[in-house]
Amino acid sequence: MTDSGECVAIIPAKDEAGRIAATVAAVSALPQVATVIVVDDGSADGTGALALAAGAAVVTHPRNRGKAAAMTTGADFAAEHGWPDLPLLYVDADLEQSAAALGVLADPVLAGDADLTIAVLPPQSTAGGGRGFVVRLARNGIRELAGFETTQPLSGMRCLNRAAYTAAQPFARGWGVETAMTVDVVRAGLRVLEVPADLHHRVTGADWRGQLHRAEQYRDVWLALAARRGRALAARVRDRGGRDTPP
Ligand SMILES: O=c1ccn([C@@H]2O[C@H](COP(=O)(O)OP(=O)(O)O[C@H]3O[C@H](CO)[C@@H](O)[C@H](O)[C@H]3O)[C@@H](O)[C@H]2O)c(=O)[nH]1
Ligand SMILES: O=C(O)[C@H](O)COP(=O)(O)O
Repeated sequence: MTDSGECVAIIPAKDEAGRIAATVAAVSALPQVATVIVVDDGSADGTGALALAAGAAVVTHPRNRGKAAAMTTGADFAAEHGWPDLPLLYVDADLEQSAAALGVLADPVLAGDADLTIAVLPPQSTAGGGRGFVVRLARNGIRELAGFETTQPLSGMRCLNRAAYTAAQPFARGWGVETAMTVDVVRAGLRVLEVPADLHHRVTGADWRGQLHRAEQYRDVWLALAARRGRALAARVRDRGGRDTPP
């Protein structure tokens, strides 16, 4: 760990033994990063030990709890270990050396020009196996609920200050976390910025595992949006009740 930077990097990781060391090394070398926390989300392949050997602080979920829970665990750990106020830089574990490009996400937040930045990735070297169903669901939902246009609504590489983090609490579960975070932060009146970043990750394929993964993503994004539609409706009803109540 180093202590010279200005944000805390949090890497949720499930069975990332092949990639975690390179990702931790690249993130640790970023001048904007004060410390790197890996949340081992119930891995069975030694991910946690490899992250520790690579110099990260490691928190472990004894059982798998999903990406959103790992993100919350990382933020809680940062707050409890001396970094309650620093912006958080969320990083997927599979970026390897390309994580060196993440500084562009931290800079606008550290400069006070954005409350939440979201990485927009270039075309990846391997073609993905999806048809855009999950991406469209998330993009349309964010537009409907927050009036905000996104290029890559599912992108998990994000930097956010503590005001944006608070606005996004509690995180939506599982794979709904990014979509819900964008909606919640925009609706709180905070500034969200998509930033191109030269990142390369493991692309989800077209085999049955990939399609099962997409089905889970679709379910979680749908549930996150449904919960926010419910909240928006309740707020409208409350507002109307307030207006109709005589002084
Ligand atoms: O139960 C899990 C599953 C995954 N991860 C980690 O979460 C990150 C993202 O997982 P990955 O399988 O690489 O996700 P993708 O299929 O690439 O999902 C895309 O879409 C997701 C939202 O659906 C975002 O969270 C991702 O950042 C984005 O890359 C990785 O570090 C994983 O190790 C966990 O911590 N817990
Ligand atoms: O591969 C992807 O980009 C995600 O798994 C989302 O899949 P989609 O193509 O169904 O939106």
